[in-house]
Parts: sequence; C-alpha cells; structure tokens
Amino acid sequence: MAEQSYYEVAGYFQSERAGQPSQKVLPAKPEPITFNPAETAVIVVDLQNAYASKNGYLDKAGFDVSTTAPVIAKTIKVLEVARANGMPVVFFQNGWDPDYHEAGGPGSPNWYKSNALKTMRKQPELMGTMLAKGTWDYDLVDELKPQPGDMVIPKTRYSGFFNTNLDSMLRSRGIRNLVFTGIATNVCVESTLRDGFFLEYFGIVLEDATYQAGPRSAHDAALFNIETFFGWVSSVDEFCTLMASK
Ligand SMILES: C/C(=C/NC(N)=O)C(=O)O
Repeated sequence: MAEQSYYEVAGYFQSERAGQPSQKVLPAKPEPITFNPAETAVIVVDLQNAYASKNGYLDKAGFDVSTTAPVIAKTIKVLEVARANGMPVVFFQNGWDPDYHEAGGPGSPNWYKSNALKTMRKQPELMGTMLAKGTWDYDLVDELKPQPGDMVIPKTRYSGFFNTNLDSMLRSRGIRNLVFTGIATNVCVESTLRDGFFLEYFGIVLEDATYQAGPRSAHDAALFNIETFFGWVSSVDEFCTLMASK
C-alpha cells in the first residue's frame, strides 16, 4: 500500500488535517501525527520535588529518581520552543491540603493505593511532608518556573482531567492536541492522556521527557499502550526540530 493511502486509511482526521494550512507533521509512533500548533498545548505533568528530586516522596517511598534530571532539562527545551511558537503551557501540581482531606479517607481507593499515603502511615513522622500544599515536596522543581500566561493546575488524583478545570481551560482556547512531558509516564501522564482521548484530544508523549514510577518496563508498557491504543509517541528532538522549521 502506498504511504499516502495508508495514512488516509489509518486516520480520517490525519488526512483531513494534513490538507489544512498551518499544519505540521511530527514524526511519531505508530505513524506521524499532523497538528496545528495554534491548537496545541504542552502539558508538564507533576514536575514537583515529590516526583523528581532526591528526598521527595517517590524517593522516600523507594522509587528510583536518580535519572530524572534529563527529563527536567528536556522539558525546559520543549517549553522554550513551545513559548516561541505561542503554544500554551500547562503545569500540573499533584497533591492535597495539609490535612489530606482532599486525598480521601478509607472510603476512597486512593487511601489504599497512594504510595505517599501508605508511606506516611508506615512512618507517621513524615505525615504532612508528602504532597501537601505549601511544602517543598509539593513545589515544582526549582528549574521550572511558570511564566506569565502559563496555566498551573492543581490536581488531587492521577488524571489532570479529574475534578479540575483543565478541559474548560483547553477548550476555551481551541486546544485539540496535547504534548506531554513529566512524571510518571505510567501513572499521571498515561491517566491524563487516556482521559484526554475520551474527550477527543489528540495526545502526544515526548518519550525522553518522561520518566516512570517503578521499573523501566513500566515506562515501556505505558508507551506501548499509548502508541497502540490512545495516542502517539515522539521525542524532544523531533518536536523541537519540527517547531523550528518553517
Ligand atoms: C506514583 C504516583 C505517580 N504520580 C504521578 N505524577 O504520575 C503518585 O502520585 O503516587
């Protein structure tokens, strides 16, 4: 099958979109994705000390955070390029009020599954330090400072669409495509991208600007799910090269 006709068959929207002005075609898996930068936002998922820093929640809960620095560096590069192209930037901040009411009590599955809550129950001296608003753990990493015009969306569960104003913020700006960086590929990135898929957003993960919670196989499995069922997987270089091109 010729390449053009394959993409026409594989994606009605892809061939529809490719014919419109201002469209860009990003090399991606499982196939290139066509998008209009004016309808595209970059979502930075939970690049907080909790997830990316030594002594943050994930580290204290026993997850490896030793190689998160490249994720931060690559996100900075993506944000420079996005802002230069007028693309909205959204930062997520995951966590709860200092008394953890927003985390849910024993009536919530989150109470049982959150590794932050579990760690704090095992080590009560940590209570109030993990993912609590107003703490260092909750703060975005120092390297990432939201700029005027950026959106910062607090969230209390893994998906950025759940119980937040994200959908209205995006819809009112005409956003149809979401480019993801951040942590964790297999938890909040994948959860948000999946919910976005159900809301008709086209989700693209920049794989080298994301990082897993758990073994590397969790990252790989999430990317497999995304490229096979829910969206597209590309890289920071591909994205930046494309956005630099006329
Ligand atoms: C494990 C975990 C992941 N969060 C995320 N930002 O992906 C958590 O919040 O406990």
